[in-house]
Amino acid sequence: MSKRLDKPSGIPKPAMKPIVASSSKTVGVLKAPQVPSGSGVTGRFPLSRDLTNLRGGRLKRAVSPDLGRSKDLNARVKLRRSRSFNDIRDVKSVNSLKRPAATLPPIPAKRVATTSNSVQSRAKAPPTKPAIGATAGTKPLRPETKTRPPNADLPKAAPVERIKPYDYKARFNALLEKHKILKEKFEIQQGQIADFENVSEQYEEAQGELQKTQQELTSMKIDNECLQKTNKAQLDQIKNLTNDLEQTRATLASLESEMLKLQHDHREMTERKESLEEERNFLTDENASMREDLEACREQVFAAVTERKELHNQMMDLRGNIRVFCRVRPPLESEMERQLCGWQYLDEASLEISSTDPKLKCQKLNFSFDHVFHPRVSQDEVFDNVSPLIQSAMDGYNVCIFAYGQTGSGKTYTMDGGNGQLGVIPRTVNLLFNSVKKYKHIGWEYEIKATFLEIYNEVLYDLLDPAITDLEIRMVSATSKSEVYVSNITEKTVHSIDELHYWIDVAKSNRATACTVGNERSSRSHAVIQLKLHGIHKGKEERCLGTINLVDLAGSESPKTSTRMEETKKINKSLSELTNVIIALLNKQDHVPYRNSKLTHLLMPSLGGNSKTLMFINVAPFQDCHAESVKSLRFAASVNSIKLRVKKNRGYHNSQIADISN
Ligand SMILES: Nc1ncnc2c1ncn2[C@@H]1O[C@H](COP(=O)(O)OP(=O)(O)OP(=O)(O)O)[C@@H](O)[C@H]1O
Repeated sequence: MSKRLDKPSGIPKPAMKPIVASSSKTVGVLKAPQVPSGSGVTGRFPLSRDLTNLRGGRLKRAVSPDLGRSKDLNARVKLRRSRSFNDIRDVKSVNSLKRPAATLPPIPAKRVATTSNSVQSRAKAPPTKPAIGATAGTKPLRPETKTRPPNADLPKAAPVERIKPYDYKARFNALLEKHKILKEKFEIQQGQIADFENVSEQYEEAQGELQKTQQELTSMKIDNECLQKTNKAQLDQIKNLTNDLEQTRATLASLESEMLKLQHDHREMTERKESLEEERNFLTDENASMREDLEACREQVFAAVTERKELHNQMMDLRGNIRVFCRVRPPLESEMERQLCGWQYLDEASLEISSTDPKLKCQKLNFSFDHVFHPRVSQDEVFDNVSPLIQSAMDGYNVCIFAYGQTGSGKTYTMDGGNGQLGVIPRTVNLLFNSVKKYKHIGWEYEIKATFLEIYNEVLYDLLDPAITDLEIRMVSATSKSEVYVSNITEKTVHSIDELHYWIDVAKSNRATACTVGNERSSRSHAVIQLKLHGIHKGKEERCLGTINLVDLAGSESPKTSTRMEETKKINKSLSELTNVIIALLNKQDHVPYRNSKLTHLLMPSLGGNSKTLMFINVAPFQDCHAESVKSLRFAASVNSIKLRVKKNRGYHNSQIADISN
């Protein structure tokens, strides 16, 4: 301290600006710079205390010579020092105040170039920025900031070492330090002012950004409305889609359950199919085996059928090629008054007739036939005895069935039927087609052709077309002695029972009938239905041709009772020729007079040689018919004795074979 310090007149005085920013934009209080550690100044600045201690006498000595010129000057110096001290103290006190909470967004501070690290770090700290919209300058600082005593929050400082008044060097250093601090504060405040100047720009930028943001906000609001509308539509759509989805799910669930059921069924069906396939394979094998057996059986059946045919026809031969059945009809209710003959039915094949007329000599006559049918025998029973002949026709024989008798004796009833009872002809048709069906199972195919002929007064008529009159009986060939056919006759190929019945009805409606003494609807012509049966067995290449002649003869009538003599004569003559032919056959005469009548000529193939003939002798039961009945019975009895062996129609004309093929 021996060396006197220099007057610090050359030290520039730091600018003392108020701590509180006067700018209208500045809000808040800046912190005073901290005293750097190690600067030699500890805690509170001792300078202020030193200045305080300079009051009184010692103050004068401490006054700079420049300042001590006058009292006023001293007083100003004192005041300036005091103010300077107060400033420092204010700075300290202000620095000790807590910074109010920022109400504005921070404004980036300009970097203050300072040499002190502490100041630099403080400058880096974001300055407090006033809130947007707040009126800077007009808005007062927080009341507590103003009313708070300056050193209220300052810690109690430890006593500071006092600088001797004469220690100018120390005082100078303290002032330097003070200057340095103030300088730093000044620089900071300059930076802050620069920052504040930027606030307007930032404000404008913020305004621009605000407008931009508002525009964007408006745009976004519009977009938002659009989006809300779109969203609503999409929500509706989503709702619909959700409903659809629910329905689809329900349908899917239903379909899944159905699918499961179907899968279950499928499995069952598959198992069933496999089972059936096994069964089918088994049955196929079985079938093949059975086919072989069937073929063998067919062979056996064919052989058996052939044998049966042979045996059947041998039996028929034994019974006689011409068989005679006698049938006595019952009296009708309208005929109860008429006197009957005496009838005795001795057995199945014999009867006895006696006259009951007291004027006539009572003579009992016995007749035997192949079968006798008394009046109560039904049509069924009669046909049971006829059907074997139909079987022979199927086997390839010519068959002729006719009814002979007095007018009114029951010929038409026997052949055609009456009173709802079917006769031989319709029953033959039924049996024929049933047999054809059965024969089909063993390989035989049949074709049936039918002709319907009427002989009236020795003239031939086509019962299917009465307008045709040029019918002639002709020989099939010159070599054939018995084969005949009728020229120009209508021949129908029939395929069913109904079809044949239809043509039979047509023929019946065209037949000539008239009233006679014995029958109010008497047949005055001979009606011949001829059925040709063409059989073929393709497997065995066998063929057969059979013929069935079903003849309903005109009734014989006594010329004494006849009202149409010429007609009766013709009828009786043809019947007489029939008996002559049969008697010639019976007597085995060389010449058989077939051609003496149209009837015998037509029936030539079916009466002699290769044929089987069945003759019904119909008789009326009445006494007034006794003579005619006896006549018929005698003729029938004589016919019955004719036994001709017939040969099967094994070979026939080529034209007939051609017919079968067609
Ligand atoms: N067995 C019978 N049972 C019941 N009625 C019968 C029998 N036979 C014939 N008749 C009846 O007697 C009547 C005369 O019979 P049917 O017409 O058959 O005689 P017919 O011999 O054909 O006569 P014609 O030669 O004149 O034609 C008919 O009314 C018929 O119904």
